[in-house]
Amino acid sequence: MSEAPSLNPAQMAAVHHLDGPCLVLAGAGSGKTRVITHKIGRLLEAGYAPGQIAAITFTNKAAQEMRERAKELIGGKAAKNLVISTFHSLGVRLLRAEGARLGLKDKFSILGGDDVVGILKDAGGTTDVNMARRWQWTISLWKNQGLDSDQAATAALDDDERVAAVVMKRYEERLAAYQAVDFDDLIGMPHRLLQRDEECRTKWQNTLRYVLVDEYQDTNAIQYELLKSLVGERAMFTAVGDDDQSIYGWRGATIENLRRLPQEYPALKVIPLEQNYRSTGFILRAANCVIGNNPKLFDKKLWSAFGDGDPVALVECDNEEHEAERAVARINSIRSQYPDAAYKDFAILYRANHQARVFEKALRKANIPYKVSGGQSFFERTEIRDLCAWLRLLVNNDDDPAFLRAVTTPKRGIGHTTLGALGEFSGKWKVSLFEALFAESLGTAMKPAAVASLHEFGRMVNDLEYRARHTSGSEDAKALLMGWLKDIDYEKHLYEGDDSEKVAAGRWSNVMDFVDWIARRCGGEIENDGGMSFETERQTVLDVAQTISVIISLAERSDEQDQVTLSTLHASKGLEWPHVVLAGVNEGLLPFRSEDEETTPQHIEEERRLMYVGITRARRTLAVDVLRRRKKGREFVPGVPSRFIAEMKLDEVKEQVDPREKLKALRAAAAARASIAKPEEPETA
Ligand SMILES: Nc1ncnc2c1ncn2[C@@H]1O[C@H](COP(=O)(O)OP(=O)(O)OP(=O)(O)O)[C@@H](O)[C@H]1O
Ligand SMILES: [Mg+2]
Repeated sequence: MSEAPSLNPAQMAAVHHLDGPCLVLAGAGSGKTRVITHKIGRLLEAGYAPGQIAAITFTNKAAQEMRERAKELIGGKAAKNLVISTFHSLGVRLLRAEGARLGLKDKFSILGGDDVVGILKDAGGTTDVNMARRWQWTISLWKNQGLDSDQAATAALDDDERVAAVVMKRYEERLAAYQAVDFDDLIGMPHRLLQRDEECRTKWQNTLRYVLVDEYQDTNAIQYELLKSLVGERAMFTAVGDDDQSIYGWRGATIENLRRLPQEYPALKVIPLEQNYRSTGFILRAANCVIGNNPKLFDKKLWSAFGDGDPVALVECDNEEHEAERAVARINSIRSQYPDAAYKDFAILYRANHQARVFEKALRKANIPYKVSGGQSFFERTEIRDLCAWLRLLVNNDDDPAFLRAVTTPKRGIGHTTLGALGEFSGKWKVSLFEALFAESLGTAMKPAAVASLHEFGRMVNDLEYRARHTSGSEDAKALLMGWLKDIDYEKHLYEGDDSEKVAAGRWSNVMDFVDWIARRCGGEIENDGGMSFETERQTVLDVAQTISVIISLAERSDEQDQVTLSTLHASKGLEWPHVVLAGVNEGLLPFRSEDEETTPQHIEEERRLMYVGITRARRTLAVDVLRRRKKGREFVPGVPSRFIAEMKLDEVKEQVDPREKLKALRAAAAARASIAKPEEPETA
């Protein structure tokens, strides 16, 4: 959607306030993000260089979108040098530039969730993956409060936490030895560095001279501190946020940050925005009604100049499958009602990832293109990522994260002591882990047996690389890949892991899919998106591996097409669609209730904010699904409508329909129907 350059007076005031800190505190759809993009333009006018402006968003997708919007406003060339990134990617930038001050080598590895769990299992001396996950959680919360392992040991509240603190210490030692960092370190390490190294701090304060932060309500304590160090005494920043949309409390985000801001920056100019430009009246009123049930932290108003629009539809469904069918029917019917509606104008939002599956199936059956955002795509599955790590290593021997994953998956008797020593060695000589492995002096750093295991691994990789380079054609490729899987004993690895036999079998079948897919590509058969295949030239296994490496890095970006979005409510934050379906608005699902945790008022309040976020994603139509029965494990249980349904006060809302509006809507719908009933005109280029 292209953006008209207009701003209302309050937005204008926020954009033009350049001489001190500024906070825009306002409800959903009031144009906070728009203020940020326009303010970038204003800062450039005022003489800031693009590289001096940093805009921080919450997700990569939001960063991408902001860059696009900025491009439209100020042109591609200026937009290129802007620092538009998430907190994490800003952290990577800082660490890449300054890692040496922290003893990191240039090419440190960034470990994702699975990798971390693996190391934690090792550090805690357990094979229990759930235990490792719990540690991961606890450690992450500590890190997000800025605690190191010693401080965590003091802060630990019970025996479980004390154990977690011990594991944390070992975990940190391993990361340091591997020259690796986890996601939390991407914020924590730059923060510590800026805090204690004045020269470095001054340097960055002079580099990033103006900082803008979107979705400020979801920053956590350590992100706050990082910001504080970055902006320094000059305090040239603009933060925008909405306390009613704070939905990451469970991950350590704190609304406290909103309260602290005026206290710590007395010069802070707080600007409210009150007009909502996103949603029609019924939708906005339902949202306001729901959030009105939460305690008010800040007084905010939100109104819309749009008419009432379509009433919110309450969709009662027999069960999940029925729900998915009704969603498909709804998409089709809206598309006939609004002839300009494209698939990308629709989103189906849900509380928990597993809810996506039935929708996926129904959409597939109906031939409606869709994408799952914020969920697990094929390439993110553990088993596929395992194999991709090997393929990436073949393509680029210097890919250290790939090396670490491949060398330990499946386990080959190369433990953390060996890898730690290898990491240190590679750091010292500034070579990749793979290169370090063949260094003559490696023997001085570790035992001969360890050197021998590493060499064996290295030879295996080299050998595989050689064969991959010279093998093409689907049959040969398949033979090569199957041989390799046998060599590394991958099937056994799956069955002997922590998963149940059934899960392991599912994983192995995904692996077979993956092998077939690579083999077909090697045979010159390439599938396009419609599931059709066509022939091209034969490729070597290494060529295909190369393509896969690229696909993995692009996986996040393939969303330009006309597709329905399936997304979790959390991942939908900040985004908007003309037509939204909120799935499964039942007690237990939304508000979500886990079996083993008590429901606290705070929890319900956070779930209510999530509901508010969901409702306010919709621009023109909103459907809210309620299940009469829902699946719980393998059984069906009666579905209880969510308390949030009553809170939307839909009946009252319906009564408020202005008869003239209704007539207008009916006329428009009739006209729309008439216009699509006409024979289609051929498209003219
Ligand atoms: N002054 C304006 N005139 C016209 N349209 C506007 C104006 N301000 C914002 N909009 C439009 O309203 C919609 C919502 O704006 P935006 O996404 O910036 O809101 P937001 O406050 O960031 O919402 P959220 O809280 O959900 O992140 C967008 O489509 C935006 O282009
Ligand atoms: Mg926004």
